[in-house]
Amino acid sequence: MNANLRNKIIEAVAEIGKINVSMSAFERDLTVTSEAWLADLSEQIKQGMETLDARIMQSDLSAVIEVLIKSPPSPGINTIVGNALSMMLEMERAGQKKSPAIRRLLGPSLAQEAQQGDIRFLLLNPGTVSTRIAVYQGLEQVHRFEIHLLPDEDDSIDHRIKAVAAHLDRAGIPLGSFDGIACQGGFLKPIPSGTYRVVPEMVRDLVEAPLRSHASNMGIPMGMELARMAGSQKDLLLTTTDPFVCDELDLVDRVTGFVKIKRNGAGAHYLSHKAVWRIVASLMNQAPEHVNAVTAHLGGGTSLAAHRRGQVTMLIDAYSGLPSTSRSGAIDIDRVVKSIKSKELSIRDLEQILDSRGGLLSLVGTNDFYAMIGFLRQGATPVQRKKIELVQNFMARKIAGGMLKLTADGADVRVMAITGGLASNPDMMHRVKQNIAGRYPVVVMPGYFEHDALAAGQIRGYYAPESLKDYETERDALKKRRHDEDTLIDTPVFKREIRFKKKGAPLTTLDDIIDAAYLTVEANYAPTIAIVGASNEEAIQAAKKANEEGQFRISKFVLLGDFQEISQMAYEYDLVIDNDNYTIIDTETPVEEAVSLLDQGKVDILMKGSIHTEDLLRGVFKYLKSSGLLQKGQVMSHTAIVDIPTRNKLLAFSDGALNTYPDEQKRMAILENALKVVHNLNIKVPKVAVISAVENVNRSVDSSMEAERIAARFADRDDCIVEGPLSLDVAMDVGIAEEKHYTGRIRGNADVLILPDIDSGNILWKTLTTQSGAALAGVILCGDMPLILTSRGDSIRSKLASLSLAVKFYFDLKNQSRESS
Ligand SMILES: Nc1ncnc2c1ncn2[C@@H]1O[C@H](COP(=O)(O)OP(=O)(O)O)[C@@H](O)[C@H]1O
Ligand SMILES: CCCC(=O)OP(=O)(O)O
Repeated sequence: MNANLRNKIIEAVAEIGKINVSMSAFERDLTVTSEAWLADLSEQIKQGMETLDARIMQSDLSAVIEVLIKSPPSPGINTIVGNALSMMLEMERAGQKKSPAIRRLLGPSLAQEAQQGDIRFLLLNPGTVSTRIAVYQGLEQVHRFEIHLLPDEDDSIDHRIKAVAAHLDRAGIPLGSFDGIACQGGFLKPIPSGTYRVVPEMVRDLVEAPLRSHASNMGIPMGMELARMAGSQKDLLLTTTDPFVCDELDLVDRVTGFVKIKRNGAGAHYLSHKAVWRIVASLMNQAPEHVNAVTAHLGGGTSLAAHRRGQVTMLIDAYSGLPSTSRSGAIDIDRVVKSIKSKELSIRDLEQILDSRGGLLSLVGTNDFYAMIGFLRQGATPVQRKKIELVQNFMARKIAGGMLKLTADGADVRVMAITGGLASNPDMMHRVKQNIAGRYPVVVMPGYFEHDALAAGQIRGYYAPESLKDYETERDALKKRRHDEDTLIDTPVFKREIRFKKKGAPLTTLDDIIDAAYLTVEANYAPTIAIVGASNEEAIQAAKKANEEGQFRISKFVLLGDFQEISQMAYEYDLVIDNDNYTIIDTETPVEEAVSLLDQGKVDILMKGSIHTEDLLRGVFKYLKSSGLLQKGQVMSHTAIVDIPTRNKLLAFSDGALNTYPDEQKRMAILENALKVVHNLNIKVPKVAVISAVENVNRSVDSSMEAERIAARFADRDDCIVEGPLSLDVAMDVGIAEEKHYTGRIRGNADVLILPDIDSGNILWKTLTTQSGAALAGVILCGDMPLILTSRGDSIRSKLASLSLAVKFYFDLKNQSRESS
């Protein structure tokens, strides 16, 4: 490097170093002095405003803020700005001027108009155990009351309306004296933020299909009814502002790591977030739209919002976000899945933990933060103190972490603000601020601004009705926008996701079977399946899925039966008869036609459609017999493969569909068929449990004796482990097998269950699919030939998996016989 240039750089770096050292010394001094000044101010506020020249102090604070927010941000400056803004707000709230927050929300000219005018309105805010009401005259709250429900009182909208009407009557406030009602909005359909005129469509959305159940859903119906009760005297203006369902998220924040789950903005305390952001911007003397901010609402529920260019573009919602007083917030999902699988948790437990039994309640046994602090001061043992300390640090770190996460878009965030009940606790706020470490100014705004915001919305609507938004228009426009975004998120990039498994690795889910069939078809050719009696909606749906838009092909299809009926059904299900992927053959004798096509090699596999199972099996049986394809001792049987959510591998069982009360000989043939199917799933030495009611041979239980004999007949085989008798729990549950001291090799880990008869097989089938969320694929083996049979109750995924199972089986057998010849 040129020596001159190098020296210049060294000199410049030394200068910067000097500036940094003097800046940080200056900043340290400034921070210490300003903290002393703010502490002094705070003390004076506590002692009463009369000892303080509020006007002078406020203008000093404003001047400090104005200079510092223009300075290059640094931890010291950020700390001072945050503290000074908090102090300014505290002074205003303690000052003589009425309703400072409403004034800031309305802006000076509208606030003045309202102060001089005579608007009088009611505010309604229904909560879980009470209805909070307030009466405003101009800007001022002239009456407020919380109407509590008694513990055994019925909680209905009607009841609450009567209670409000009775209270107003007692207080001598006639309904007819109001110009309007400001209602808490509740879980309407998603809409952009703003103040809306209340319309009947809102009641429909709240009552017919609310996004969530929440006490606030009663606000609008209550307001409408109270307005109707007052209606004979005058028309009231009904408004709602920034309900929990405002949705302004940017597209990036809508995406999750799983394509089917998309986020939206619903589920946060928007009334609070928007109000706090506007108030802070106004304290900074800036237009809110120019102030990028992060706000935290820390009340009973907790939510965090990122404000960018006037919209909440990123969000941590109240349900799957941070831990709060009684909600767990997001928990590591793999731990949750493990807990569900190990039965430590049920889905219902999880719902409760997410909604009402998690968070502080789960960690310390109360959802009252205040009570926890009280207990810390008196009553807690040293170890309990340590635990409470830990929980406080945990909550503080989560809150700060969440707030910092909402700066991850790289925007120029000017300020952070914290509000809600928890913001009233200085120690907690100190902990949160320590974690934020001066990266941003943090304004603490204890208590709630929701009523101020609802009131400001009503006042604005009254004096500037053109500012009121139309619910249906905004709702429908947002729905359309979200739909277009969803289409983008859903756009396929690779034609279909294929998870390549190592060759020969066991298939452990139904999706593995579908993928394996696809790969087999790619490596060979698309086989042709004949649907016998194709005017059948299950079969048509499965056929459509197996050749989805020509993107993911498992098979071609020949549809046998009445042309008219099949084409009608194909039309209904958008199945295009292109005479390549799908061809119709018009026939009155579909079974004979199918068998003939099979014989001529024009189709490869048969699938049952609308004809009776016995008719198809009879025809196939006759054909296989006459063509020598069914050897002596071979039987037709059904093998089901189930994907059970709580298991980490597939389970096969037989026969729950075809053989009613098979004798011992037949059951051994059934077992052989099941073995063929599971070997085809790359399970090299499957563990086969011959099921009975007991795991020991019992002379009064026939199936136990038969199971012992069957197991003995397979004892020498090295391609399977067959044991019997086994009860279902010993075959399926490792813990129970241990508990019952079962000494065999299966011990709760069976791959195949051979059931005594069709009743037990079918009961197992229906129990698994209806009660455990299991999905099932099935195949009938006729000798070595697979036959597809799906049932009406099967899901589309099940149908596709059944079809895939048969196709994979077909090719594997074909390739095996080619290799051996
Ligand atoms: N001054 C305070 N100090 C500590 N905790 C408080 C204080 N005020 C409220 N809290 C706590 O904040 C949490 C939220 O309470 P609250 O604001 O009443 O809930 P909600 O949002 O349901 O109205 C509660 O756990 C409460 O104990
Ligand atoms: C979307 C917020 C719903 C909620 O958390 O309400 P609370 O704070 O009233 O529990």
